Order: sequence, then structure tokens, then C-alpha cells
Amino acid sequence: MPPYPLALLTPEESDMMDHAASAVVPVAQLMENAGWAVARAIRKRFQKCRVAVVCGPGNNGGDGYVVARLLARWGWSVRVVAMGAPKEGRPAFVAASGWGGPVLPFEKASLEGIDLLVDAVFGSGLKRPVSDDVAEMLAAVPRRVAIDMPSGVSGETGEVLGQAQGCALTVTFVRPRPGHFLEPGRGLCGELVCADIAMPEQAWSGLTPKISFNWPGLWELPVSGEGDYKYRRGVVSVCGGAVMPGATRLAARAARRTGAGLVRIAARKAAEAYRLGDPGLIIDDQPLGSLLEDLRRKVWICGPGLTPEEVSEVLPALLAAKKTVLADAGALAWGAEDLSRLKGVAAVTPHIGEFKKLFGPVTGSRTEAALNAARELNAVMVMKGADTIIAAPDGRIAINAHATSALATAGSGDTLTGVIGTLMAAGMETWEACCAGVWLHGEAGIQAARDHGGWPVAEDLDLPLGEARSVATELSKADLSKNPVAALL
Ligand SMILES: NC(=O)C1=CN([C@@H]2O[C@H](COP(=O)(O)OP(=O)(O)OC[C@H]3O[C@@H](n4cnc5c(N)ncnc54)[C@H](O)[C@@H]3O)[C@@H](O)[C@H]2O)[C@@H](O)CC1
Ligand SMILES: Nc1ncnc2c1ncn2[C@@H]1O[C@H](COP(=O)(O)OP(=O)(O)O)[C@@H](O)[C@H]1O
Ligand SMILES: [K+]
Repeated sequence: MPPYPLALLTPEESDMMDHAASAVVPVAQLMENAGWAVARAIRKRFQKCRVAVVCGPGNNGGDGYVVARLLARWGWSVRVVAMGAPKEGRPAFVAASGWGGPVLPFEKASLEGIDLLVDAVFGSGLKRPVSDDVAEMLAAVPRRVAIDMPSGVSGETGEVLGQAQGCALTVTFVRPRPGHFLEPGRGLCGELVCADIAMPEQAWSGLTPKISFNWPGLWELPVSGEGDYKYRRGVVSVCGGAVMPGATRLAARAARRTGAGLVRIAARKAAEAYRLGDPGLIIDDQPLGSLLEDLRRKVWICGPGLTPEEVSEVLPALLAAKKTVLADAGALAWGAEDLSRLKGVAAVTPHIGEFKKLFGPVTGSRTEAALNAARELNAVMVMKGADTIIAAPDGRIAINAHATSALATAGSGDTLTGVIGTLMAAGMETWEACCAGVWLHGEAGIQAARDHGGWPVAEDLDLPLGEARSVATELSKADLSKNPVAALL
């Protein structure tokens, strides 16, 4: 049974795996399996054409020699363009010896007349920025397939080291890397295939992957039964302000559509502005202090629709009352002046701009930055964007790619807080609630885009949340051990 079905392996973890595997099976055999997987994926998607496999100095290049051999065997016109001959005794040497066709020098002239380029230059061994000559070679043929990673894309961070050329297809092995799902890497990979190369189970020993692909099965949603009642489903309280009631209402609506048993807005002096809204919402106008005494009101959303000043009037009281607080928007702006103001919140949901104001510039790995920030604040960090990273202080990290650019519309973040708040109120552990909330929000965005010609607005996002919840519940029944992340792409 394959372990860690939802793991995303960093290049370092992948190296550890290769090393452990080599005690059981020759690396050249894994390379052979990898090459088969790539050649099959190419055959399935492209018409027979003139192919150049551009091979680098390491095992990525080794995989390339296998691909060249197989495609040629199947009647394709193939040439290898090599950066240099693999060293004797290395697994790539074995693969290269199996290639009996032409090996051309590493120069652009070698690519004349080529229809499809197989990028076997660098994979998970990429260590430094890709030089101009390599980048120019790869750019010379517009149709490209990458083995493992488009050369230049960091498997760990998705960043481009030097330069990288986008590919139509990327075939990786065993489990994907974080860089396959983190922008800009994700956009450069094109279609992603993750192939099973019969990695022996022993190769997993000693490995505890830190990063997961966010998908049902990583978490489970609470199931509603016959005996359900509103307090069991969970009470979500949202702080309301006087200036931007729309954002607060979006969060509250999303909470109700996600299945909260009861949603209340603590509107204080602004209560009238909210009372004209949805009839199922409860609007409180009492002073916050009296509302905090209600022990059923554990989970509070603070920030959407609030000015920093309004946040300053409520957040300290929520924290002093030991409420479970999800902080967003205005609360993050208030916290940016002094991070200690957020100490005690359970989770924060900044987009990258808010994140930088809170924690400073992000250089290098965003997953690491998110984790460090989660530890600094001792709260779950949801770093939002086209890719969303969810990090817990205990080291768990998930990357969400189940979303759509249709979510890039004002108010969509407010909806997300309502979704996450509901799952927290239903009793889910905070990191899992955040992961699940981000996935449901993405699924709702995908459905809303389908229903609204690709251009939903934030008000359209809450309606599909119930359906999204059903889809997630259904998907989480799949036996992931037989259906690892590869099959979910
Ligand atoms: N477990 C797996 O997933 C398997 C991986 N295999 C392949 O093995 C690859 C990793 O092999 P390697 O560790 O040999 O790494 P690579 O083949 O990616 O590259 C390593 C070599 O490139 C050099 N290098 C790195 N960056 C450079 C740069 N910017 N400019 C010039 N030279 C640079 C390094 O010094 C080293 O010599 C994977 O990407 C995959 O294709 C398969 O062969 C078998 C199984
Ligand atoms: N290109 C994109 N692809 C996928 N999801 C996106 C994209 N752009 C934005 N999102 C998602 O939409 C939401 C936007 O939230 P946020 O930036 O707080 O907006 P607002 O404050 O206007 O509501 C986040 O959950 C983010 O992950
Ligand atoms: K490559």
C-alpha cells in the first residue's frame, strides 16, 4: 500500500527516497521505469513527430536517454542533444549506453527542424540559476515536455532560478513536489502527470513528509446526522462594523451556507445597517461584554468589514474572554502596527500583501515563511493567493491548488472566513478546518464560475457551498492509499 498518498515531496526528501531505494533496487531500474512513464505520456498526447531530448549531466538526463530509446523504438524520429557524456559508473551512464542513436552537441543548430523538445536538463537536482545558454536552447523549440520539472523551476518553492521555459506537459514520479503547485512553477508545468515507478516501500522508511496536497482525506468534515441541532452544528459570531457592513455580511452568509447552525453578527451601534439583510441572521446590538458571556459562542470572526479602529474596540475583549478567533482583513491591518495585538488568535488569513505588512518581505520559500509566521504568532497561517499555503505551528503544511482565478474578486476572502469559521465552530481542529475551508471555498468558486459564465461575484460564492461540502464528503470516502495524489491531478 503506498504510504502518504497526499504527500508532496521536497527535492531533499526525494533524494532521501532515492538513496533509501538504492539499497533495494538499482537506481538505473527506477530510471528505466521513469523513462517508460514519460515516453508513454508523450505517446498518448502527441502525434508522432521529430523529437529532441535535451539531456543534462545528472539523473534527469538519464531519464531522458531512456525516453529517447523508447520513442525511437516506437518509430519516432529522435535525437539526443547532450550537455556532456554521463560519467562512467553513474546510473545515467547505463541509460546512455542503451541509446544507440545520434548525440548532438549542446548548441542551437542541433535543434533545427525539431517539433517537440523533451527537457531532461535539470530536475530535482537543480542547485543554482540556469545559465543563458541552457535557457536559449530550451526556448528554441516552442513545444516542450519536462521530465520531473521544467528546468529552472525549483521543486521546493516553485520559484524560477535564473530562467525557465513553460512546458505543455510535465511528468513527475512517485509524488509531486511543492513546486508543481506553487506559482510560478505551477503555471510553467502545463499538464502535470505523476507516474508510479514502482518505488519500493522501503524507500519511504525514515521519511516523514512535511507538506501535503490539500484534498478531502487530509481532513474529514463533520457529518450531519438525524439528531443534529443548531448548537451541535456550531455557532459562528461575526464582528460587524459601521463602515463596510457588506464584507461582514458576506462572511456571515458564507457561514450559514457552509452549514453553521446559527450565525450572529455583533453589530453594536451599527445594528440597523444589518437588520435589513438576510432574515435568518441574528443581529445583536448589545455591548460586546454581555455577548461574550454566552459560552455557546466560542468561535468569532474578526476583521471582515471592520476598520482597524473598530477592531481595536473588540479584538482585545475577544482574546481576553479566550474566544477562538479567526482574524482577517481589518484585524490584520490593526495587527500590522504591532504583531503582539494578534497573539492569542487561532488563525489568520492574510493575502500576500497583508502577510508582508505583518511579517516583512518574503524571500525564498513561501511555505517556510508561512510556517515561520505560524510559529511566531502561534496560530494557523492561511497565506492566500492563486496558490494558498496553510501552515500550523506544529509543522504541518498544506498547499491548495483546488481553486480558480474566478475567485480573484473583492469579497471572496470574506466568504472564506465564513467557511473556515463554520468548520472551526463545528469542532474541527484549527489547521484541518483551515485546509478544508480553503478547499470548499475553491470548489465553490469552481462551481460558481461554471454557473456564471466564468465571472462570478462574491455574492455568488456562498450558494454553491452546500454542494461543495457534499462533494468533499463524497471524495473523502475514496481509498487514498489506492489512489494517491497522482490520480487526483
Ligand atoms: N525518486 C525519483 O523521483 C526518481 C528520480 N529520477 C530522476 O532523477 C532526477 C534527479 O537527478 P539528480 O539528483 O542527478 O539531479 P539533476 O539531474 O536534476 O541535476 C543534477 C546535476 O546538475 C547540476 N546542476 C544543478 N543545477 C545546475 C545549473 N543551474 N547549471 C548547471 N548545472 C547544474 C548538478 O551539479 C548535478 O551535476 C529527477 O529529477 C528525476 O528526473 C529518476 O531517474 C528515478 C527516480
Ligand atoms: N488567481 C487565483 N486563483 C485562485 N484563487 C484565488 C486567485 N486569486 C484570489 N484567489 C482567492 O480568492 C480569495 C481572495 O481573498 P482576498 O485577497 O482577501 O480578497 P478580498 O479581501 O477582496 O475578499 C483568497 O481566498 C484567494 O486565495
Ligand atoms: K527537466
